[in-house]
Amino acid sequence: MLEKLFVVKIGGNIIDDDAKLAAFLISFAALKGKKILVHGGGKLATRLAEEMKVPQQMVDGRRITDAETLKIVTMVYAGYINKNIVARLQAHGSNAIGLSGADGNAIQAHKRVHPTLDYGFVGDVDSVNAPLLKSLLDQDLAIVLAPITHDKQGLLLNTNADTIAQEAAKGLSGHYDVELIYSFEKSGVLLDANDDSTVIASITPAYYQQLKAAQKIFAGMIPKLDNAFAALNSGVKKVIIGKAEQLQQLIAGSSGTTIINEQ
Ligand SMILES: Nc1ncnc2c1ncn2[C@@H]1O[C@H](COP(=O)(O)OP(=O)(O)O)[C@@H](O)[C@H]1O
Ligand SMILES: CC(=O)N[C@@H](CCC(=O)OP(=O)(O)O)C(=O)O
Repeated sequence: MLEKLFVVKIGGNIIDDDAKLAAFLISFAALKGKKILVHGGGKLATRLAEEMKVPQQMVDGRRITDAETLKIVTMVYAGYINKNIVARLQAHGSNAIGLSGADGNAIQAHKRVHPTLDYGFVGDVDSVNAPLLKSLLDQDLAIVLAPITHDKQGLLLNTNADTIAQEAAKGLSGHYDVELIYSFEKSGVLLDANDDSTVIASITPAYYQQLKAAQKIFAGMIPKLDNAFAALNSGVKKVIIGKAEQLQQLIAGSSGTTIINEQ
């Protein structure tokens, strides 16, 4: 039996709310065992870019990343947000190390090729350096991953943070029993996205398609669920979506939505 690894993604609305972020980081620091925290910070990047008069455009939950935007997202994700999270985990007694995909060649990617749309400097992941990540986890370091990757030719690339979490979970699934947790501001995947009391306990691919067709699942929840199913189909043992403030309950299985890959 393999050792357990928790890969936890924290949503952009939590990063943007200091009280919620503080509460989340206390419970993440208290989590026993091997752990990786993946963050984005899209909201802060958008605000900063707008202040700098760099117009922003999102397509299907992905940021069109021109050269100026790449500088901003690198500074925000791999700089301020990553280091702020690491420092706060240190304050809670959790020895953490923050990495972008370029550090230690942690996550290699290539610039997205699309037939009709130029996404700019957006990266699709090619490989995760599992031996490097495992060696850090073996030293009882908690790893904090920023969603900036590189192409090993000197180019930094912007990659969606839900995808980074999926790829890291998948990449380490040969070494650990991986549990992937997508935590955000809502209680799980909801039947009514505006009503936190309508949590769906579990979702199969067929139910997902049905809810998507009925437009009960939309926007950022679509790529999140696509990533969740992709993880389960690639060796990740368990995927849960739920509220960041309820990390313990999500792990205990008493809260959130469980993603199931059989029909
Ligand atoms: N059925 C649903 N249940 C919960 N959230 C949903 C649902 N459908 C769409 N959403 C939207 O998806 C968003 C989460 O996606 P996203 O913003 O990409 O996540 P994150 O905060 O992790 O980056 C929620 O804030 C919500 O507005
Ligand atoms: C290519 C791409 O879209 N990258 C994302 C990375 C950050 C992210 O995913 O942040 P959240 O989890 O807070 O949404 C972006 O720049 O918005």
